[in-house]
Amino acid sequence: MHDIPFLDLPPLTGASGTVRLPGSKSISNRVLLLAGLASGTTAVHDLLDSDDTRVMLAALATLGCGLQWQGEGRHRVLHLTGLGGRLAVQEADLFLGNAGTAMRPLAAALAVLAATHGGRYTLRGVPRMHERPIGDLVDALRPLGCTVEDLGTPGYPPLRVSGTAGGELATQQPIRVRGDVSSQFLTALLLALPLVSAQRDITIEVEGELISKPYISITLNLLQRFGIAVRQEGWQRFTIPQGSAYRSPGAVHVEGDASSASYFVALGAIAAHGGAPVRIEGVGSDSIQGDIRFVDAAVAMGAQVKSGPGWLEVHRGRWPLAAIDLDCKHIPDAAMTLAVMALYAEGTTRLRGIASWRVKETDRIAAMATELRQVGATVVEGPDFIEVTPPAPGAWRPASIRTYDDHRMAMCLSLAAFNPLAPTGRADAGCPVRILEPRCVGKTFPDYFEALLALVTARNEDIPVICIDGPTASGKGTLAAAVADALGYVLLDSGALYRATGLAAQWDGVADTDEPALARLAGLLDLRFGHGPEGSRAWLRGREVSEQLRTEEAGLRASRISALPAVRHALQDLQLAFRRAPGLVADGRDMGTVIFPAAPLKVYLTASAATRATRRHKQLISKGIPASIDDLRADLEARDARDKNRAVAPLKPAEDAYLLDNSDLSVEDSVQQVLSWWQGRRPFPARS
Ligand SMILES: Nc1ncnc2c1ncn2[C@@H]1O[C@H](COP(=O)(O)OP(=O)(O)OP(=O)(O)O)[C@@H](O)[C@H]1O
Ligand SMILES: Nc1ccn([C@@H]2O[C@H](COP(=O)(O)O)[C@@H](O)[C@H]2O)c(=O)n1
Repeated sequence: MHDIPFLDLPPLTGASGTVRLPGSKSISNRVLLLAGLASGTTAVHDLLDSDDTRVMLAALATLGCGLQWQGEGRHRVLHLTGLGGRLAVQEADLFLGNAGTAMRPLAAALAVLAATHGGRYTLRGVPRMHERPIGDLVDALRPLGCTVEDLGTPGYPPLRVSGTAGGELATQQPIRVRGDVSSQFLTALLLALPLVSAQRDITIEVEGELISKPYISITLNLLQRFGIAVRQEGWQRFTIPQGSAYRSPGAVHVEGDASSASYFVALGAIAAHGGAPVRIEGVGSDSIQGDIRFVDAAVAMGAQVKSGPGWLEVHRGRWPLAAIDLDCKHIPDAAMTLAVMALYAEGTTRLRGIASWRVKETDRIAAMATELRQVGATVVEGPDFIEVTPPAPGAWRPASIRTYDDHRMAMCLSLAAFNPLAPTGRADAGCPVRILEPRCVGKTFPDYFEALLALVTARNEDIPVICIDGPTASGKGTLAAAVADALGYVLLDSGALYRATGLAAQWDGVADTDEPALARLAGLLDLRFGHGPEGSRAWLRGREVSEQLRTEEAGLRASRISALPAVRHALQDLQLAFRRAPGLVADGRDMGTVIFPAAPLKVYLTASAATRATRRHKQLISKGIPASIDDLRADLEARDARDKNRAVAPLKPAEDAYLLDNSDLSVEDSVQQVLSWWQGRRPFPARS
């Protein structure tokens, strides 16, 4: 999860590999509410874990549902015990973030339950949620006898629904609801009204042309699984049969999110040109989600797609892509991805029927137009359409992309980083893209950027490297880790490779002077890095060695064997392999002079020997390891001397390195200094 102010994507050149999609947001939140209202316990498999589902789960827990988790990671299962149609608490204040799929159905369900069983429930969200309309739903609920108070602007959340026990709802006449602003109002009524259908059939009539019909199909499909067989007359009339009651189906599997699949279908269409496809698992030809029809639009633009139950495989077909003119009412969310694919099309792409974009997480038509212009596209927008013409040759620009706290803006616009795929020789090849506030993807796809970065390739020279070299205990490791964290970059602690080689030699009884044997060990080093609750961890040959690697003894052995040319040579490729998108921060002694001599930023970090010895002393004492400052100072000076005077790759500042003496600087000051130097090297224009 990239909880950082921005993520810089280098110009990307290709993509292949497999992505496993997170569960569908639309299905997850509907299943949670249905299971919460039903009697019995439902085992929910493959539930999406995201901001929107977390607010729904928190609301259900507050209302008295039982939530129990079993298993780990992808095998985690939620056992949700429902309320059986009766609320366990009479009052609640529910925070629903920016989740329309939680706000609308919960408002309807709580309104009808409060009106019949009594209670008082407040529903609120983030400021943007308070700008997203709910008036059409409220207008459908009030004539039934539901009490719904506007706590802010009429027609928008926050709301309070209340009532006294024993109330009856006026459900004799068809209930009318508008369908042309958001289909979520109809979904909300379809999910809520089975709770009060004991006496008679309840009919809902849709006013205006219903948009996003596939989402209603998902609602009807899931209602069926929970025991409610709605009778449907076209898209205008829906009848909930008398005596309907929610029953848990026992277990439900949430399929992968088809809207999220759109980014990877587009990725395949744009960038899978090397033989291997982009394979998408979790959604496929058997999907019940309307956004699966995005695949047809992608094919029309040139994608080559194969599919089966639960999977899709996508290659680049036609290139450049073909421009299209499409009514997107049936795929409102995934259609955003087409707007970005249009950057790679020949001609102008026109997407129509997208008025609903204006009332989503942000005004998506305005936002999309503004951000596509940042990369150099020509964009025309109207009340319910957008037209995108790709940048002219030479007109692609490095862009800093705003994301408007909208997950789809962040995910779509990340695909603008493929501009180097333009025919070679064009001056526009190679613009990086900065995604501002990338954490917003947490709404539906918390690991989106990790998933994307695992599939993409970039030219080596386009992947930025920041080198931090310097003497022992100058704070290189601390600084490098903090800079890597701040930028979302990969981290290379090159000293750990020498330390691990020394440890492997100790385990195998190889002498510190046996250069060929040490080089063999270095070349076959089975070393893995990861993260634990206490920071970065390391495993050598499957054994955790994090603490062992950090001992003074390991440092001294590393210092001795690192003077051997064959050992240094054997570790070179391993170090180069750390250079992966989106970028690398590497710390050591020769990062800027030998391993990454063309790195765009090099820092030579120093501090006085006295300061360094004191810091190392503190570090060891805090871990309960006894040490003497004088001995430590003598050791580190001996290591410095050996590192500086060895024949190969001696420790010295690169000619183009910034010198940073942090003797009197805090860690945070040093980090800010390096980030500010880095910012000065980046090509992104400031945004007002
Ligand atoms: N600017 C700073 N101010 C105060 N303490 C610092 C600063 N930078 C690092 N330290 C502290 O100094 C100690 C040594 O830092 P660190 O382990 O990062 O150094 P290093 O250069 O990577 O060492 P080595 O060369 O042995 O790997 C740590 O306890 C760290 O918290
Ligand atoms: N690029 C590097 C990194 C380290 N070394 C040697 O390894 C010793 C341990 O390194 P730490 O940074 O983990 O302390 C160090 O003293 C160097 O001799 C190196 O040569 N090149």
